[in-house]
Amino acid sequence: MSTHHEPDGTDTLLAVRDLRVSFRGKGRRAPRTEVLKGVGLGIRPGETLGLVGESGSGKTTIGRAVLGLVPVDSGSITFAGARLDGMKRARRRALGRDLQVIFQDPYTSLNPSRTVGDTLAEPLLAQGVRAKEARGRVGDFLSRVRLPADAAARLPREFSGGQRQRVAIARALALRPRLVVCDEPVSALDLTTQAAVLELLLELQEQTGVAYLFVSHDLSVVRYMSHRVSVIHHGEIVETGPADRVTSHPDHPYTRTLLLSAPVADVTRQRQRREEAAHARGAG
Ligand SMILES: Nc1ncnc2c1ncn2[C@@H]1O[C@H](COP(=O)(O)OP(=O)(O)OP(=O)(O)O)[C@@H](O)[C@H]1O
Repeated sequence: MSTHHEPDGTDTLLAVRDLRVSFRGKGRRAPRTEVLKGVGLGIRPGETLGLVGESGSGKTTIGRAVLGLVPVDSGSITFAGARLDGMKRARRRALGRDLQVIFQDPYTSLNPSRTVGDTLAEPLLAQGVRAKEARGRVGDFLSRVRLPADAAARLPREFSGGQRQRVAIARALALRPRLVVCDEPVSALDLTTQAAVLELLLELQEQTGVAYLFVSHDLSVVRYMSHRVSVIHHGEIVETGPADRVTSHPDHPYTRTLLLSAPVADVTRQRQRREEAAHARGAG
């Protein structure tokens, strides 16, 4: 299987083609701004596609468009062979079990007045799972995301940010989805907690074969998590390829800039990078 081309045909789980999205500016006469300018990407079953780009480049908008949360101007979004764009709400809800999301902020993504157990059981009950079985499955999810069994009886405010994100992950994976949009899932967490949550996502992918659209501004996180990486710049995908290649030998000048501006833990390496960046600017 070649990883150098966009997935196409039967082994594609998600195919986004020539996607255009624009937003109206503030004020009645304000012109519309095109935020996605013909974006294309594809994800195979079980694969992680990393989507990286600087703030405001349109990463979140792609995820939101896939989830049906923003209207699209043109282009197509096909998931498991069905066109999602323009799909009626009820049909989309039926598909919802196959397509889930983990947001950046674990403090706002959980209902503060519901126990963790209720939050996790809700999608199961909505799918017709019986209460007793739902309780059993909630206990199973909690142990898989390494939360104690008594977590079910507690409210979100009784947990740390990292623990809340584990709850959000358990909720997203409860219905055994085929694709999870992970929108900056670890950006709000400290470094140690980030590493543990990333490991958990990888482990769950190995166990379940779920695919991820992994959105992040952090190149090192994206490299670690992804099979392939797409780089977005001002609403356009400028480069897509295997994660190792794109993050070590990028083709596009913008990816090289992104790479040189990414902070690294090693200060010597960081200084070297800064010098390389200055040199590149001087040469360009
Ligand atoms: N609902 C909206 N209404 C108007 N403008 C929007 C809306 N959502 C996003 N935008 C604009 O679209 C552009 C892309 O935003 P988006 O959130 O997709 O970027 P991003 O790459 O995810 O950035 P960040 O890393 O900062 O989250 C930004 O200029 C943003 O202001």
